[in-house]
Amino acid sequence: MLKLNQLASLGQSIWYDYIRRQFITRGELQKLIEKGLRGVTSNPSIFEKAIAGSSDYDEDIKELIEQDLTVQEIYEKLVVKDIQLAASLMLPVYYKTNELDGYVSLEVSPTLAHNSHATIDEAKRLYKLLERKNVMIKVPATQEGLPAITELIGSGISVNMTLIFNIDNYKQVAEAYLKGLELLSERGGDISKVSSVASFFISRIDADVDKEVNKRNADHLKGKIAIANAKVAYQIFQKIYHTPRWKALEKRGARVQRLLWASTGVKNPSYPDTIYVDGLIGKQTVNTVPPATFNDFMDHGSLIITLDENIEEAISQLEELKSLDIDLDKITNQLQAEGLESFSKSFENLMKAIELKIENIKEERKPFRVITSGYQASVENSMLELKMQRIVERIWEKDYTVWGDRPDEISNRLGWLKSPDVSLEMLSDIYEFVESIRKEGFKNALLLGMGGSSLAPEVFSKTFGTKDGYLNLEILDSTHPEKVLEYNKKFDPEETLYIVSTKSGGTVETFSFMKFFYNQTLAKVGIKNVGNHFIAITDPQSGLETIAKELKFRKIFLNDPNIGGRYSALSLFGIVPAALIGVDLDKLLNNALVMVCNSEGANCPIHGDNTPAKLGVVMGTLAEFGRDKITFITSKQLKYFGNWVEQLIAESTGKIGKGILPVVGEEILEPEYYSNDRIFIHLKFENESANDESVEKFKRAGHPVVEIILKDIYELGGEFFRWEMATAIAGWKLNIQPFDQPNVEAAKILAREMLAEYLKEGKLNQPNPNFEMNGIKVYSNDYSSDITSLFNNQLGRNAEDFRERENQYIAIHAYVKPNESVDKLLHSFRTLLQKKYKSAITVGYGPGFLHSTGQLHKGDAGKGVFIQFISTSKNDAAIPDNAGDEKSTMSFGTLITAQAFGDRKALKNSGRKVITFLFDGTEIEKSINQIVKAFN
Ligand SMILES: O=P(O)(O)OC[C@H]1O[C@](O)(CO)[C@@H](O)[C@@H]1O
Repeated sequence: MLKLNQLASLGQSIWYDYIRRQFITRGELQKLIEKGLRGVTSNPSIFEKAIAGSSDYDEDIKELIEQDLTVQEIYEKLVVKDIQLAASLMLPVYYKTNELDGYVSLEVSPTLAHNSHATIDEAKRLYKLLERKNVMIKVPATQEGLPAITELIGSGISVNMTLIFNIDNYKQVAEAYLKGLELLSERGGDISKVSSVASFFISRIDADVDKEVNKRNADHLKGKIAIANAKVAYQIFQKIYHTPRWKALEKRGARVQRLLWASTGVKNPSYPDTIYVDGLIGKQTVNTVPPATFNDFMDHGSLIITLDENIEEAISQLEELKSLDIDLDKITNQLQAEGLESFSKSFENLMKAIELKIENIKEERKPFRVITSGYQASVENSMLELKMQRIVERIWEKDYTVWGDRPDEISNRLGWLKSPDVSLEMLSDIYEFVESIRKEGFKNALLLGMGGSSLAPEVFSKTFGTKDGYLNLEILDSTHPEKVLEYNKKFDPEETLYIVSTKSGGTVETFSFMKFFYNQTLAKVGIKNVGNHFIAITDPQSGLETIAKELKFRKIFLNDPNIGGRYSALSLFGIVPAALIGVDLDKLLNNALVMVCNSEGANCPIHGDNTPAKLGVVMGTLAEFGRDKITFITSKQLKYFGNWVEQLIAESTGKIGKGILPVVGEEILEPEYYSNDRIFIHLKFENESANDESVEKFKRAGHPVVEIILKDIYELGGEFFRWEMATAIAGWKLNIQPFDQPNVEAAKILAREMLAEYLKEGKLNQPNPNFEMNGIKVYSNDYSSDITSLFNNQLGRNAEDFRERENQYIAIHAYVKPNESVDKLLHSFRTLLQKKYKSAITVGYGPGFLHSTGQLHKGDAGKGVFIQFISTSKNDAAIPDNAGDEKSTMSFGTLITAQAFGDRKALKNSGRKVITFLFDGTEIEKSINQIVKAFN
């Protein structure tokens, strides 16, 4: 028997908490009905994502514009049609189950929730408009909503009472329902023809209660209260529907108002993903599940009655909560108010989204557009392949076989699919923390981290800036001693919060920063206060978690361990730093959710507009044709997004002899300076045209271009997700496992070996240079003894020679203190190289890039040439052996030099060409200038 039918035979019906046009019209809903699905629920937030996140409704909107309707009227037409279509599909279920199931719910506008009359009028109007028997009108269970239920049931309209969190509120809802049946009977109506469910919310209760439980160190109650509360509600349900009053109604054909478990998607990633389905199975109940939970349940959910089990335990858990002074009534009342507010906000956003759609349609604006140039047929074939193999659906089903034969480092790396949802649930906790920080007068936040732990925070800090009254956030990801010392001077520890951010909890750079700044802060504020200046963001049970506890950090944020660094922008790694500078995270994450909806399986890239899938297919397909240098042309303000996406693409795709090279921050030149290995991404804001002309030239020259136009910076929420999904899909196309980084370790091992030798011998064992040039030591793989022959031998005399030597790109690695003037110099050298070799040139600061593009450099097809600039340091800084201890056996200067030469060796070991220049820290600019001149 089908799993859902088995569940139904235990007395529980599964409904689907999701709707959108193509999901209905392209047969997905029908398929689920065939699997035993018994109902559908919607809410303003679901419609917001569906309409804003897809082009499913565009045709209808076009027609409706012609009819001169208002935005509100257009909205209504769209949703009424969806509900009608879904209700028609559900009708056979309605009949087959004798009108028990087969319902589709539509919510009255949440803005009316505090007005009984308005709610009643609106519900009646919608019911009439829908013209279907198997619909339920959803009404929020506010005090004003209670009379509405009585009147609506009394009028023969089926009702789904929603946003119930609280036991007393549930009793009121049940009472209002009984009154409604009595009223209908008095009015001579047929009470057997009316139906109702009481939507009792689950996971949000745990999210809020867990915060309080945490504060009281009562871990055993974590993740328990939502289910305990529901079990108690179920006991009450059973009592109510055994009273003589009920029996009298039942005799006349009345149906019980079933408890419907809502909000049953898991928000805390450390809980089992089907906990709120498995734990709530009982007779005469419904569970409405979001798509992800549906998939999880179908895959491994259990089929055992649990609602009647361990009632005593549930009651004692609730009692214990009371004894801990946690007021569940207060929390649940607050949750209802917040729920209403959030639905009202979604409703407002939905209206804005429709307005924007109308504008876009009228002006024929396309915020995402692919110009494939000569590759249209191949891209279309790949799209078909993607569709036939159900790749997008399988990604959402977390099917590791999309990328490999084994689940290792895939199955436990897909947490990012849920990040926007999970993070939204954590906002109240994060905001509470930020308020405490602001109150205590912290002015600066210095984030200590590498790669995926630092690049998204940098995007937030550089793109959004600091809101008034929030902290100034800067990022330290350079171990160059002068950079470390610069921050030591720039930020007064007394006013600074240090964010130690590392997924693995053991990254050497991050730990070195942490120990250094801990000691500096300790000296300034004393042992009692030092922990107050530090927070950690890390995975559960990491080395950092242990140390942060020992050192009494003021807060430890534990992230979902199923998310890799480069996929962590929308998880705690990105959003905690963003909250500290006052980014409106609700807006950002909701924007990401619109993109989540856009990337769903139901939104087929061929028939729908699944832009992440399209982008991924384009990236993968063109890379197979040798267009594997993805070049970003961005608005100035979006520059740092380029750095984030650079790591995502490079580290995900650059392995097993393949890879897509991201090129960011290149000067835009005339088309003649580019080879046929490029695809351009033009990422800009609307009403901005600075680079339009150049991009047109690239199109005319036959380069494929993807245009992405953002309305405002908050759309970056969606952009993070779009690129994550696209990269995962490009991985599928290229037959690459996008979530591991097999070559990163090589450089780390070699650097560690050098450091071990240093500790033994008291000096770093560096190789011998090939030659010296005015104090600059030059290292190379060949036997050149002057710089001109070196460049000619390694790079080539001109563009043709460069290619003949099987070179495709040059990566400049600068192990120097990053600053503006060095930046300028490096970029002018980059342009010179590009002009001469007509090839992609990238620039990265070491050791930062090792955690970003370093994987690709050693893992790709080996067509890169590497130029290292390494400077010694005027001043060095000691790395304490342990936090709180003066003793030091190594300095930042030693560490960075070991890393540079370690990487040189790793590159050489992988057969890459490497040219290294080592010069004095007092003469960085002079030395780089000299090298550039010699090249010229
Ligand atoms: O967050 P962590 O564990 O410190 O890692 C930082 C970065 O280092 C890498 O593991 C590469 O070394 C990246 O994948 C990651 O983003």
